[in-house]
Amino acid sequence: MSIVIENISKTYGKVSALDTISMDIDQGELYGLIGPDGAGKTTLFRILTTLLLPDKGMATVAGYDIIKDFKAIRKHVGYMPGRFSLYQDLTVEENLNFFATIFGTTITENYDLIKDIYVQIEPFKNRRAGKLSGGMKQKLALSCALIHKPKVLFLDEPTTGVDPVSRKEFWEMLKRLQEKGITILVSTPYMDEAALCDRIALIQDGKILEIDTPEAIVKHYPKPIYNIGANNTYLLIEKLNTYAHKHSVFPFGEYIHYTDRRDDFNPKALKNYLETEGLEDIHIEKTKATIEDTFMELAKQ
Ligand SMILES: Nc1ncnc2c1ncn2[C@@H]1O[C@H](COP(=O)(O)OP(=O)(O)OP(=O)(O)O)[C@@H](O)[C@H]1O
Repeated sequence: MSIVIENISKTYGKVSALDTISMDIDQGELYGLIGPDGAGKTTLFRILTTLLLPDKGMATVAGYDIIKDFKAIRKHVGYMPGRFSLYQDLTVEENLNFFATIFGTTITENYDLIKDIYVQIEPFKNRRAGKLSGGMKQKLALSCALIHKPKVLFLDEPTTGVDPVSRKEFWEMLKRLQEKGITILVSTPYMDEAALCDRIALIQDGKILEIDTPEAIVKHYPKPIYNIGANNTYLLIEKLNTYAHKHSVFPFGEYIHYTDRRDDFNPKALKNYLETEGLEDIHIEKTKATIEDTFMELAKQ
C-alpha cells in the first residue's frame, strides 16, 4: 500500500474541512480525488505532504508516518500545489535547477524521468516562468515536482484553467509516469478527467461520498436516465422541475439529464406534458449515467 489514510479529520474554526476520511491507495495507482471547490481536497494534500497537521486520525505515505517521519516523506514525495508554485522571475531552466538542488540532485541525474515532459518546454529554457503559457507552466511545475524521483506524486488540480488540448496531453503524461511505478494522487473538479483514473474518491464538504473504479461508480447509478432537448432550454428546465414525477433535472452540455420517480415511466407522457406547456422540437432518449450524474445523485442524499 502506498498511501493509507485512517479517520483523518481537520477543522478550521467552525468549518469542518475533512470529516473522518479513510482510504487506501495502492503502489503505482493513479487515484483521483474528485470534488467541487471547498470539498477539502487541498487540505488533504497538505496533510499528506506534512505541511498541515490533522486534528484526528493517522496516515502513512510510502510507508512513512505523516507526523513521525515527516522528513522522510518530504524527501520521497513530489507535490504540485494548485496555484502556480514556480519562481516567476527565474527562467525555466533555473526553476528546474533550483528544485533539483534543494533535493540534492541534478537535472542530468534524473533526466530520464522528466525527459518526455521537459523536451516540450526545453526550447524555452531561457524564458522566465512568468512568461510561459498555462500549459507550459504546468509542464514545468510537473518537471519540478518529479526532478528528485519521488515515489508518490501529489497533484492538486493540475489542469484547472488549462486548455482542453493541454489537459489531454497532461493526462497522457500521467499515464506514462504511472507506468514507471510512481503512485499518483490527483485532484480535479473536472468529472471527465475522473474517468481516466484507476479509482476515484468522490468528495464533498469534507466527506467521502463513494470510492470505486470510474466504471463501477457509474454502474451504481440507481435510475434510468434520459437526455432531453427542446427549442427553449430555459423553459424546458423550468417545466421539468415542476413536473410532478421528476426525480432529478440536471443540465448536461446541450441536453438536460432527467430521471423520473416512477418505475413505469413513459417518455410519451412527459413529451405530451412538455408540449402542453408550450415547448417544441422535443426529443427524449435514454442515455448512460456519467460520473457527474452519480456525483449529483450522491450529493443530494
Ligand atoms: N486556512 C483556512 N482557514 C479557514 N478555512 C479554510 C482554510 N483553508 C481551507 N478552509 C476551508 O476548508 C474547506 C475545505 O477547503 P480546501 O481548500 O481543502 O478545499 P478544496 O477541495 O481544495 O477546494 P479549492 O479547490 O477551493 O481549494 C473550505 O470550506 C475552505 O473554505
